[in-house]
Amino acid sequence: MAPPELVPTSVKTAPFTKPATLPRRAYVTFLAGNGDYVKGVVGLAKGLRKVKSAYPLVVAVLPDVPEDHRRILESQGCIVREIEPVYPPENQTQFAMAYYVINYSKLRIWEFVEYSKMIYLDGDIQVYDNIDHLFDLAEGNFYAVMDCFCEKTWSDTPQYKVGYCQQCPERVKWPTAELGPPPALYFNAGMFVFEPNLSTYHDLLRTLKVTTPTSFAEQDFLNMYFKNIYKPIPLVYNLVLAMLWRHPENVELDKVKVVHYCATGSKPWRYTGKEENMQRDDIKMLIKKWWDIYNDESLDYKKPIGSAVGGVQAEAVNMQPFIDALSKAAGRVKYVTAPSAA
Ligand SMILES: O=c1ccn([C@@H]2O[C@H](COP(=O)(O)OP(=O)(O)O[C@H]3O[C@H](CO)[C@H](O)[C@H](O)[C@H]3O)[C@@H](O)[C@H]2O)c(=O)[nH]1
Ligand SMILES: O[C@H]1[C@H](O)[C@@H](O)[C@H](O)[C@@H](O)[C@H]1O
Ligand SMILES: [Mn+2]
Repeated sequence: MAPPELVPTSVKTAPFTKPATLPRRAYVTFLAGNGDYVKGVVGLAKGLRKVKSAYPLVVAVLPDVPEDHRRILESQGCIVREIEPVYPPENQTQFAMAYYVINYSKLRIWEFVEYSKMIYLDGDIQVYDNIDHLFDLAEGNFYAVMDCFCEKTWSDTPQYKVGYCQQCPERVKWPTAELGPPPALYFNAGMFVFEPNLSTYHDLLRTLKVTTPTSFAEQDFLNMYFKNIYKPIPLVYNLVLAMLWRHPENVELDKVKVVHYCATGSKPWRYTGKEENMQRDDIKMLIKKWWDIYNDESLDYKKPIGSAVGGVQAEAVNMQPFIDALSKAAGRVKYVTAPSAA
């Protein structure tokens, strides 16, 4: 099924009237541990600045993110918000990657109700074009990009076993006779547009408690939970790298706005080029593009003068030179004191 056309709903404002408050919108990402994913988040903050996004980046951090990493993020203009971990029910499931278990904590972002709409982006995502218009999509839906089932990480699933992928449903048809109706459309949970909401948040956590974990952890869970309101958006909003070799006919690389470095060996800050497909020219080009942003000092956050944006206290201004100058002048100038009211 082709993804629907992206038609942002128009913002209806009367001529010459300004909205009383700014729309409560932000990007949000997730950070766990003291490892190197912090580099991904710094890269993302700089990427959003490069494309002149109008909205801040909130980083939902687990308690195990060290203080120095939080300071780095704040110095890059991020809003750091600590969240409590969320654990799935006990189970025997093997996740596709053992560390996926921490991703259930992502459910906490539904609690960020000071924002009416947010765009979630994984830390291994980079934004190469402005996507602020996605905030204007109609309310009441869950927007994300359809995933691909062709990589080995999917080898335990019926889709992979029969060779079926929703990206090319005609290539190998879903065997309805043996397996019943084809699976519902399935999104990659590295990028999605959602609306924080406390009743949804509590319901998500309640539902999780009675849901058996499966190999793609919270990604499977979110797919199940939001299946009735899921609306696919074009893959330019989350290019899962495997699409480049699995479905090249679906990709127009020069139109891609958001790249998700999720294929094995493709995290730019860990790239060695040794894993399968990592010597492709398009991959090497995308790795270089990520590093160009990460290393670009002109994209470092510059605090607006006199403000405390990004959770960072504005540095105290050194008043001593003014005090010194005033005391010198006081020796020469006569004070004009205000007449007493008495
Ligand atoms: O040590 C870690 C590991 C992960 N993360 C955070 O968790 C996110 C998800 O991890 P990966 O990006 O490595 O995972 P994948 O992209 O391979 O995984 C996909 O499947 C996962 C299933 O749990 C999630 O849904 C994830 O969002 C989706 O893109 C990272 O981007 C990062 O934001 C950390 O902060 N530290
Ligand atoms: O969560 C996974 C992960 O990102 C894998 O690297 C990729 O093969 C997927 O398709 C995705 O769903
Ligand atoms: Mn990812």
